[in-house]
Amino acid sequence: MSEASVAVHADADLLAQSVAARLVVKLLDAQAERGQASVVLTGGRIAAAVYRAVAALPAKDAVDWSRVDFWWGDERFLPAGDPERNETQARAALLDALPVDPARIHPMPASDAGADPEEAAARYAAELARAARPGTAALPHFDVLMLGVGEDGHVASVFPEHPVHYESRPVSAVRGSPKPPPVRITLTLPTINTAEEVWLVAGGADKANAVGMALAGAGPVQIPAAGVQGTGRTLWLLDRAAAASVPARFRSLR
Ligand SMILES: O=C(O)[C@H](O)[C@@H](O)[C@H](O)[C@H](O)COP(=O)(O)O
Repeated sequence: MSEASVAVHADADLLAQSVAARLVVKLLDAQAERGQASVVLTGGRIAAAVYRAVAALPAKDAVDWSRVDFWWGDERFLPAGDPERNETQARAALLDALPVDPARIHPMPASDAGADPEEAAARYAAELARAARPGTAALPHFDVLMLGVGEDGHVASVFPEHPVHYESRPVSAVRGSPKPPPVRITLTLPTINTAEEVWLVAGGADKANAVGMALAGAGPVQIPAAGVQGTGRTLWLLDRAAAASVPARFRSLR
């Protein structure tokens, strides 16, 4: 488990540009080391800005996108192609513009795929298990997993005080989400925490309280972002407004 580090950017636009550049370099490094790379995507406004920034970055062409696996940390349980799906957003902002291998894109099931949310979560867990390296846990290696942070401290679709905290399976259905839509699918915190690097990306003053509480050591049931730790690195990528309440011990990095 890794100690968190914090990087603060002047504004949300620079934050998105910086995360995009980091992502390209991280994928290049993973491909140099392992011949392939994997990234776990998320949803929300800052994620969309990062995807657009990657698509606009000339250095993205250095990545062999046909050897990148794309997974999702959470999904809104809506019909395929719905503009509110995190998959739809990522395809439109990034994946459609890249020479990806369609077999390496692993969206979470849509609500019209013939399964209820619980069965859809089980199907995604099975897809993860099929990609797991032999002899390891039932999950593939994730080089980098990106998360947005909600104003209430949620990450992926793990919300404060929600029963999803007590789910022992790697992927969970979520009903009664306080953020619309109410039905979702999410990786659980223990699954998220198997990633080598986890990046928590947050911009805007409305995130400052949750970010500050998470870094101050709040409990993960109250502030789910506080329960996130990559195996090699936990990186908080913030703009100045979101960083307003970061505890002093992280401020040397600002
Ligand atoms: O499906 C979703 O909505 C997300 O995966 C969610 O966890 C999101 O990342 C945060 O709510 C931050 O979203 P914003 O960047 O829009 O604030």
